[in-house]
Amino acid sequence: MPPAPAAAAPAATVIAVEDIGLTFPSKSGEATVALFDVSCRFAPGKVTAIIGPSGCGKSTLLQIVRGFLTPTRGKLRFVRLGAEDTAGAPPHMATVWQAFNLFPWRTIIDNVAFGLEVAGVAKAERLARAKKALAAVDLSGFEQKYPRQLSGGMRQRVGIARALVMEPEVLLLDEPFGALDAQTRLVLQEQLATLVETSGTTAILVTHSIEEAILLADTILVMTARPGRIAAEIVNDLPHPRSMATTHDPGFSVLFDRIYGLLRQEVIRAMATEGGDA
Ligand SMILES: Nc1ncnc2c1ncn2[C@@H]1O[C@H](COP(=O)(O)OP(=O)(O)OP(=O)(O)O)[C@@H](O)[C@H]1O
Repeated sequence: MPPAPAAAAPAATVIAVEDIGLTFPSKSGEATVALFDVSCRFAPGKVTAIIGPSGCGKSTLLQIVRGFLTPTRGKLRFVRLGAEDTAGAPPHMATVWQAFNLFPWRTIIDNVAFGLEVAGVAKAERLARAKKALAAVDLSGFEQKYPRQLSGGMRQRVGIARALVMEPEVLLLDEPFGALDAQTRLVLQEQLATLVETSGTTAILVTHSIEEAILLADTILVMTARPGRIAAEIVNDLPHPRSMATTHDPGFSVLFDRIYGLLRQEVIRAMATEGGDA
């Protein structure tokens, strides 16, 4: 993929998650403690991956950061970096979901331009920006097609373009490639690695894939089984640009083994809990 259309303005907001807990109430049966005492920081201009067993609260954490869920305890703070760090407003965010969620009746360019339309951007400008965003994900020439005419991988690239067109300071990616076949996923992981590297956007990626986390992230947060806590924060210093060739770097295996070691015990714990619930 060529570089992102318009590199986001230098992101300078740290997202600080402080002792956050979230319990989902239940009318019948037990409430679900999804997150417990979670503290972490998402650094500007960096990619942070969140990895953990199924049901450990990864998406819940992402939705708290996005402002869609309110924690039952703890605080979410946005710290503007400057001469003196100050509390700031939430940065501008956009999300790429696992489900493509495209409007089937709209052309690809109109799907990408939708958010700009809602924001009241004039037609000529929104179409120009959508065209650029589509070029950034290698989909020039597909502007007038409809979602049904595109493969799954292409539709997910439309999903990424739809987020990029908003020029977010922070890009949230919730299992963006979870619904794709293994080969398409590999190619898109590599392309997304290039895209985030060249755009300098802050990104938070929820994933089940250790490989994807290492390929894309500067920091990897490994979560425990539910109730989710941060088991480890791992700094990934592998050189950029990263591609599938990075998987042959000896440092890759070291990181992979460390993350897998942490995850394995948590996945076993999660499976035992699920078994107990059944
Ligand atoms: N709206 C809700 N109401 C009640 N419980 C919920 C709700 N949303 C999530 N949960 C529960 O909270 C826990 C954490 O869910 P969450 O989706 O954040 O986990 P996850 O780590 O993203 O899972 P997965 O990897 O399977 O997508 C799970 O036990 C889930 O069933």
